[in-house]
Amino acid sequence: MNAQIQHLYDIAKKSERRIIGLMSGTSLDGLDVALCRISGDGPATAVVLEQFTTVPYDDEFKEEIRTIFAKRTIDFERLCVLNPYVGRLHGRMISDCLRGWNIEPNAIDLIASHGQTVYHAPKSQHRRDKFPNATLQIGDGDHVAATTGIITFSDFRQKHVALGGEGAPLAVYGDYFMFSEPGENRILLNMGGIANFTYLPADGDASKVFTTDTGPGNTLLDAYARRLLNKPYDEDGQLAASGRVNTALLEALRTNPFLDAPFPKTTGPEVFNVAYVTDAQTRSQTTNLSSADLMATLVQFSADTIASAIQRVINDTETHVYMSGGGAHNPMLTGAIRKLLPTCSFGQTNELGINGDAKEAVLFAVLANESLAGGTTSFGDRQGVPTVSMGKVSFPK
Ligand SMILES: Nc1ncnc2c1ncn2[C@@H]1O[C@H](COP(=O)(O)OP(=O)(O)OP(=O)(O)O)[C@@H](O)[C@H]1O
Ligand SMILES: CC(=O)N[C@H]1[C@@H]2OC[C@@H](O2)[C@@H](O)[C@@H]1O[C@H](C)C(=O)O
Repeated sequence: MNAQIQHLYDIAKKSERRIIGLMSGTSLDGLDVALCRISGDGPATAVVLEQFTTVPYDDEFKEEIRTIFAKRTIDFERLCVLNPYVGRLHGRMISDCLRGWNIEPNAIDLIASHGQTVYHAPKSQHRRDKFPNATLQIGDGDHVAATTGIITFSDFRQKHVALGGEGAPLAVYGDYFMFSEPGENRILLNMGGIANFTYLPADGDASKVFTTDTGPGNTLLDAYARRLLNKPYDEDGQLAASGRVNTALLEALRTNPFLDAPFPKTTGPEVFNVAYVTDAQTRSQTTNLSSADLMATLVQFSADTIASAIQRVINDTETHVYMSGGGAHNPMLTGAIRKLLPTCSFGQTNELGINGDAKEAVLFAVLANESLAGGTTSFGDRQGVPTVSMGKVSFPK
């Protein structure tokens, strides 16, 4: 037997594994690195988050990615060279983290690498009958494994697509395994560039567990913070707080087939971007809105789409919403959502033992753990939640 297969087999038999989960999201702020100690599998999964950090991307790298990110037309050579480059960069970032934490690479069992989404095209968006749902993440796992010397699972979304899903949201698996609580209806709401949520019913029935994207989280806010403030984001919603919501623009922003489509559904900055806002401004004759009013309206747009999607699922039943992702730090956004969901109580995933900024990176560690040591939990035949083992294996040599 190949010694590396034997090594993987030995890891699979362990009662506890140390897995580094990685997430690099649509906000392009940096690489989230979560070192997890995981035991069990499925609903018996137990996670201790030993270390967490976000390694920031420098401006040059962000600009490189932006030249190909969520764009229909790109320089193909740049995509080709960025694929290994991102893998090596992420590998080096992990090695630096391990040095900083004083942990030897051989003390880590696995890396679970999401990579960088560069294009997301579910069928509802590309509308080409003969093609399936599609999504593309770069940062090849072989390069992560070779750079770190650690076995790496990567490219998790393709299996989800192969079994009929849209490749996202995958959060449902980790949310159900880690955060289901008998007796409490829960919504796990993550507000990154794009917002999504998982519904966990009080009776713990996996076949009722539900997940969907809702539309923009911070992606439009960040795009306009870069344009209007020359900053990566509107810190604590300060600019938005000084403006007033423009109802004509809000109405125009709400007019989009994605927002009316049934659940589950997914989207990305391919749809919700500056061109989307510019078009809505033209249609609503609000092109000369002040920066503050524009930002206030965009915050309300995110809040409205998030709250109305949650309302469609919970239907005014008492529900506890646990927020995570960068948007949970924006008081304008969270305040607007709270107002729109009067039957909900609100908290942060931190209260459930997992730092909300780390949640998505932890998710990929849980998915790798499941592929190696679990993979048996059935979610029934609900669309969007196939029962799967996800990720491809890369050995260091
Ligand atoms: N103090 C703050 N005030 C306002 N916004 C904030 C604050 N802190 C973080 N954010 C927002 O959170 C964003 C980062 O969020 P996060 O890291 O969850 O996104 P992501 O993981 O890249 O996205 P996705 O989940 O869509 O892939 C920032 O770009 C910013 O918009
Ligand atoms: C294609 C893709 O990368 N989608 C991301 C993105 O960021 C948030 C939202 O859109 C979500 O659907 C997904 O990520 C999380 C981790 C998920 O799959 O649950």
